Amino acid sequence: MLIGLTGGIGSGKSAAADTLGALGADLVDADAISHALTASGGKALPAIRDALGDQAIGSDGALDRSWVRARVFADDEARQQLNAILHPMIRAECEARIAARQGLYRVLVVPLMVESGHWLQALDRLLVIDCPEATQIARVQARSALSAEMVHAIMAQQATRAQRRAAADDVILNDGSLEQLKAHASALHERYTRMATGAAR
Ligand SMILES: CC(C)(COP(=O)(O)OP(=O)(O)OC[C@H]1O[C@@H](n2cnc3c(N)ncnc32)[C@H](O)[C@@H]1O)[C@@H](O)C(=O)NCCC(=O)NCCS
Ligand SMILES: Nc1ncnc2c1ncn2[C@@H]1O[C@H](COP(=O)(O)OP(=O)(O)OP(=O)(O)O)[C@@H](O)[C@H]1O
Repeated sequence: MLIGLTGGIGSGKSAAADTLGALGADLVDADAISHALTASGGKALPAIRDALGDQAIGSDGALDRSWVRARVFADDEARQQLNAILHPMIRAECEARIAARQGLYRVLVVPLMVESGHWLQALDRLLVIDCPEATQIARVQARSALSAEMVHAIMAQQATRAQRRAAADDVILNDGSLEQLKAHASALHERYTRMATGAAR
């Protein structure tokens, strides 16, 4: 059984996925794959350098995430170029990892799942982590040095809460404490485990 997990920036996808993973779900995380592809020596770096220029690569040989972020969220063409390089590589790696997992159920964490539509047909269920936009902005700012304007610019390139909720089979409204999020995710784990066991019979 394959569960898609998505949500806007800072909504709590990783926190929800970590809970499901700790309880035994097999996780495949597109953001982590994207980071590996753009770490020093990463497979995507030559094409990104060709498209965006030498400044896209920092002195440590990895993607200069801050420079690239500022560039691509201010310039549609640059963002489309970056997406066109990274998204097919991320998808191929996700597919390979999903195929290699043998667990009772797998969870594929993809931030832009509703936006791209790419995975939706392959999923048994879509779980959306939802939270008010002001909370998304506050959480992202609390964990990074991004300006509120930058978080707005990123959110402007993402689906709305309503669009995500309309595509969802399950929704966790993550507007309370981390403990509440974990409790909600644990309840869903029980449900997914029952569904996966039933599907296997
Ligand atoms: C622009 C980059 C360099 C900024 O790096 P940074 O370390 O600040 O962010 P990180 O990669 O951890 O992503 C954080 C969040 O930003 C949002 N986001 C990232 N890229 C995009 C995008 N192209 N469009 C819309 N939202 C995006 C997502 O919510 C994501 O979870 C980086 O996000 C990137 O390479 N993006 C292109 C690949 C991509 O689409 N990744 C997200 C889906 S796997
Ligand atoms: N209910 C909550 N209460 C307090 N803090 C939270 C809650 N949910 C998430 N956080 C915190 O908010 C930040 C964003 O959460 P998380 O990284 O799980 O979101 P994400 O959707 O994976 O973000 P991104 O799209 O940026 O990768 C983290 O620092 C996390 O610990």
